Amino acid sequence: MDTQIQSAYQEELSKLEQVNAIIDEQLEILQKFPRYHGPDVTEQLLESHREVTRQSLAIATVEPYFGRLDFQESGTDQIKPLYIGKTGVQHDVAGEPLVIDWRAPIASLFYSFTGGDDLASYDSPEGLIEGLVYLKRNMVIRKTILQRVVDTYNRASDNLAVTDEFLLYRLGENKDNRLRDIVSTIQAEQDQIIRSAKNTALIIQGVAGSGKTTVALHRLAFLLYQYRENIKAERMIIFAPNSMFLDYISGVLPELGVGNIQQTTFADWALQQLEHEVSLKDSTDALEYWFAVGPKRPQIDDLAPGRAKGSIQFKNKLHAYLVKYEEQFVPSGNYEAWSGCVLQETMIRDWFSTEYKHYPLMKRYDRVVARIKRWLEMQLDRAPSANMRKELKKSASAKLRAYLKKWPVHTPFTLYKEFLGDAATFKKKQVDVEDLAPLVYILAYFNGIESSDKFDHTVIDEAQDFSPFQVALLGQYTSNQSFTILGDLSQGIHAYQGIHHWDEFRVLFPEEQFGYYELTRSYRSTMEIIHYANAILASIGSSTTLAVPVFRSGEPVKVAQIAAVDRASKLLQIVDQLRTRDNDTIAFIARTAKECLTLHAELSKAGLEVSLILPKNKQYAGGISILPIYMAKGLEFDAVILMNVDQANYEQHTNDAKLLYVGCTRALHELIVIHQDTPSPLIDQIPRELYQQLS
Ligand SMILES: Nc1ncnc2c1ncn2[C@@H]1O[C@H](COP(=O)(O)OP(=O)(O)OP(=O)(O)O)[C@@H](O)[C@H]1O
Repeated sequence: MDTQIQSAYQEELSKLEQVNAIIDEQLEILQKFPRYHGPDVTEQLLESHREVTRQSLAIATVEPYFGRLDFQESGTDQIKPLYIGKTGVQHDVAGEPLVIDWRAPIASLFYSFTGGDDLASYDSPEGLIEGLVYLKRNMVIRKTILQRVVDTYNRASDNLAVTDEFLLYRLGENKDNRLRDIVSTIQAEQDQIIRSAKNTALIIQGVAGSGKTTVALHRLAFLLYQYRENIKAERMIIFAPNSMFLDYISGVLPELGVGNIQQTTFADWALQQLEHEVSLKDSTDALEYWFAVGPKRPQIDDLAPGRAKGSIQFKNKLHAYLVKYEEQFVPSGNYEAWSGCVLQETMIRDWFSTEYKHYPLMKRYDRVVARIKRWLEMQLDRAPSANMRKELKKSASAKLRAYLKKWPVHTPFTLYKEFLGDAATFKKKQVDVEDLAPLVYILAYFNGIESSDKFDHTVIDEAQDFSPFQVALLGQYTSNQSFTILGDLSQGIHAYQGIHHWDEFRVLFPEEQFGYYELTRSYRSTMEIIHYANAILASIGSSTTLAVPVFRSGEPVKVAQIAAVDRASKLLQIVDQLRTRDNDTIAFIARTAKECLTLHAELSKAGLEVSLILPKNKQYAGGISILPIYMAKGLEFDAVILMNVDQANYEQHTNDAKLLYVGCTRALHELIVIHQDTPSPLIDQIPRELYQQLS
């Protein structure tokens, strides 16, 4: 260790001891403080404040901070060392913050500063603050032990360039079965997104591994910090493609000290709104249908049900139908309670269309019926005798029942069926996923959406697979267009339902409340893997921006032909080699679920402990997995073995290229591509220098 590094390490070591001692002391005092459960509101508030501090300190005891920035604000002569951590810690005595929360305005300097002599600045509530950065230091602290100190900028030294050394160190680490927070290495382009104002709909187009999911989760943590008076975690929601993906990302928010955010899939959310009036057809069948190969390959165009029913044209058609339905809602004819006692249709219509106009349809209906009943009571009160009243009431009630029967009675499902007419082919109220947005739309039209039911912020992950109708619907359920919508068109493998261009969503939002960002740097995979994956996209003349890898080099991509006979033993050898190079999570990715089942049987028989991941799975356990490519989206593994990359499986076809691209970019450190017979043309044309052929 050279002396400069050594003295930096010593300096930080003693600082850490100091900070740890203060945190321990504060936590001990708070832990001893009796919990308040009584009725006094002020005491309750104080207790909830203490609880928040307790939780923050508990996070800080493990890793109090990860960075230090020495900053001299212009106009002052003091260079202040600022320590930045996952949560802020106040110094009880000095009144100065001991550790600054990474979300605080001043902490943004740590992320936005990219070196150089010039003044740095950040936005504070008081306006723009400028000054000079003297030192930017990254630290790794694990369980209160200082493990690593890396200076990425030091004004006093000759080398003024900020290097990626610390980032590369982080990226080179192995992954377990959970996505992690990135607070210590958020990059400037990611930070800009994370700190975007609340009331904007952000669309983030990011190449595979650019940190979209991670950034969206950090944005939630930022919004909760920045707008803590106005928004609540319980009223924020994340939509993700499947339950297993939700399980995979479930660690990040607690690591950031954020709990209680709703996390769901669009289908689960919609079914819950509909109070399970309908159920969903088994998605396994649909997925196998859309991802079938050979003669069973489906025709995918704008007439595919997902595209058609997900379009804004379809929504407009449904809307027009609902408007008409509402116009014709009041039945023709008067209500005659008894001979000569008539409530005119015009009066009923007037109540419905004018007086209760501001209510949603079903509430108007309820109000009008209540009004008719009140009218009837008033008429009955005029009856000359109690007996007469009783008589009249009997017949009036029967007539009222008959009259009310003339009013339409529909649930969202029954009306939707009528709307579709002959095109409705539902068995046992089982619907496809593309029917859910129209059904919830009808429900919202019927009942309206209470403002208390609206989300403060909505995140849509893998949004390229959402339809414009789904996003427009969620727009109705989200206050102030506060959205983070993220995805990658190059990974749009569900072409039968997803979008082809972000403009399909853009038009749904007012221009002034809309923001579009592109992330092109890929942090997940090594350069070798990214170059190989990019070559697949290039072969189909993809117009999307290709991923730029960070400069992290690893093993070459390997391609091997393995015949069906003796396949298991060869694959076992590959797994062994991968393990000797410290790859912990390894995935076999195949094209269809059927292939996965066969492979699982073969490998299990050969003694390999391997878990099969199919659409119904809710958890991802790590270790060695086998999964179809469409389930692999959003996940990552230390090493990926792409199976059966044969001509028959992956043709020279945009959708197949996207599938392969998704498969390749799941790998962090190593990628092995296997074919049985003739290789897919998509990999066959890749320049030889981009991979190594295994014999
Ligand atoms: N600034 C960063 N510092 C360290 N690691 C990062 C950074 N940004 C992203 N990563 C890592 O890169 C990987 C990919 O991140 P993430 O899954 O969020 O990307 P994504 O864009 O959603 O990917 P995909 O579209 O392929 O699903 C993760 O392992 C994440 O921790």
